[in-house]
Order: sequence, then C-alpha cells, then structure tokens
Amino acid sequence: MTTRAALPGSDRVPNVLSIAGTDPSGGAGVQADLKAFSANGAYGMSAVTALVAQTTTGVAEVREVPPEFVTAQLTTLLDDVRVDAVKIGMLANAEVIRAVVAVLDRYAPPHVVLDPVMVAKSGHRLLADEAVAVLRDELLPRVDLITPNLPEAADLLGEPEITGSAEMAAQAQRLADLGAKQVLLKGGHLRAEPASADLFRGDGEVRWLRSERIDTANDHGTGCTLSAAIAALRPRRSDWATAVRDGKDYLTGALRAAERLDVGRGHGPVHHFHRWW
Ligand SMILES: Nc1ncnc2c1ncn2[C@@H]1O[C@H](COP(=O)(O)OP(=O)(O)O)[C@@H](O)[C@H]1O
Ligand SMILES: Cc1ncc(COP(=O)(O)O)c(N)n1
Repeated sequence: MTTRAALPGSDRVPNVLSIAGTDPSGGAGVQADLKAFSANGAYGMSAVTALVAQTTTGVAEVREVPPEFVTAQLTTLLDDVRVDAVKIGMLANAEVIRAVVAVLDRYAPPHVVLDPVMVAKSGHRLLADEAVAVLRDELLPRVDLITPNLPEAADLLGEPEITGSAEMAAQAQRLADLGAKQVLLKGGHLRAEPASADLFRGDGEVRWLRSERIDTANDHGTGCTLSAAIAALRPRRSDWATAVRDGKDYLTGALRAAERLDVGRGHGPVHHFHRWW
C-alpha cells in the first residue's frame, strides 16, 4: 500500500471513487460521475449500489445490489487502490447505507461528498422512505460535505420544503446542527428565481454561489455532475469552498454545452467537456 498524499499543487492525478446507481442513458449516476471525474482531471472508479433501467424520460425499474456485494466491491478496491476522494450518490436502502458506513469506518478515505439522492427528477423514489433516518443519523455525520437539493433537505430535517432563497441560510444551519460538517444547499428547484443560486455553509462561513439560469431541458443529472466535479477537484484545491465554487462553474459550463447534444426525448443530460483543471 502506498502512503503518498494527494497534495494541492501536485501533478499526480487524484483517484476518485463514485458509490452510486446506474443510468444506461449516461446522464446521471455512475455514468455521469465518471465523465465528471475525467473532465475535471481525476482518475475515476465506481462501485454500483443499484442497476436502474432509466433514460431521459424516467425510471422504468430498479434492481438493488445486495449489500454484501456492495461491501465486496468496495473492500476489494480499497485494499488495492489509494482513494483521494469519494462521491456517494444513490444508496437505495438502509442495508446498503450501513454497508457503506462500515467501509468508511474501516478505511477512512479523505474528502467524502454525499449527494443524498432520494427521488429522480421524474418522481421515482431512489431511496426507501424508511432509509432516510439511517442516512441522516449514521452516514451524514461521517462525510465531509452534503449536497442536498431543497426537497432532500426538507426530508432530512422532517420539515416542509422551503419556497424562497431567503430561508436557505437558516435551513443550512439546521443541517449543520444534524452533524453535517459542510453543506451545499442547492437552489435549482426555485424555478421562480432569476439566478441559479446555491448556498455553501463551511467551517464558520456562509457564501452564495450564483450562476445564470440556463434555459434548457437538459437538467437530468445536474446534482450528480456537481457533486462528482467537487469530489474530483477537492484533492487539488486547498479547501472545500474553492472546490465547491469550481465545481459549480464546471456544471454551469456543462449545462451551457448541452445545447449541442441530441440525446433522448425527455430531460436530456448535460455535456461533459474536458477543461484545464
Ligand atoms: N437551468 C439551470 N441553470 C443553471 N444552473 C442550474 C439549472 N438547473 C439546475 N442548476 C444547478 O444545478 C445544480 C443541481 O440542481 P438542483 O435541481 O438543485 O439539484 P438536483 O439535480 O439534485 O435536483 C445546482 O447547482 C443548481 O443551481
Ligand atoms: C442512479 C441515479 N442517481 C441519481 C439520479 C438523480 O438524478 P436526477 O435528479 O437528475 O434525476 C438518478 N436519476 N439516477
């Protein structure tokens, strides 16, 4: 086993792991994560939690991977490869969450980002209802950054969904009170607001990340892309605030570049373009 650390400024390529479900149409889940890792200069790896028959028009069917096989994928990988950052997406159920928690406890990988995926844009549940409490109580305190959208934040807190950006700072504080070390609260669901603004709450700081709202139907996998880009960038950035800002810029560019795609008839994917990281 190697002990070399991935330092900011080093030209060694970071090894970044996605723990997530699949999307055969390539817009969300593991497929999106691997593209975002590559595009942001990381070496991408993945462990699959669920096989999802989905496309731009929605989710048809889900086959959950047995938790012991999620463990097998992760321990086999982590016994061989040094991992510099982890992005966690769809976890499907409480048993898979507990399998991932046990692996995090055993290997203590650095820079863990949790996108608490609960419901697909099409409305299909990707996390069992009863697993939300397990995610909140057992996984959330163990990760470095959580990136909920507004419905997910409301579910984690057991409160109604907020309807304006003025309430986002107080809600991010309540998520921090649950044990989240850093929070990126995504405001994409506030369609009435002119800009697409997310709130970052780090160690003693709160900052807004604003971007123009792009007029596009290609918003499938935006959350996956953002959290994966942040995980890919974090080993090369000196702090979370910088990685989050650069990840958001990457997503905005990928949303803009989506106008050149022609993929499916529903909510299309974003376009991952390689850039100088
Ligand atoms: N039309 C858009 N233009 C610019 N940014 C967007 C647009 N739609 C979503 N985003 C950004 O994409 C990210 C994820 O969006 P959001 O819808 O909040 O989460 P999720 O994809 O997890 O449901 C956020 O950073 C949000 O601000
Ligand atoms: C495997 C997987 N993970 C996450 C999402 C959420 O993405 P979106 O909210 O854009 O549907 C998804 N549809 N599928």
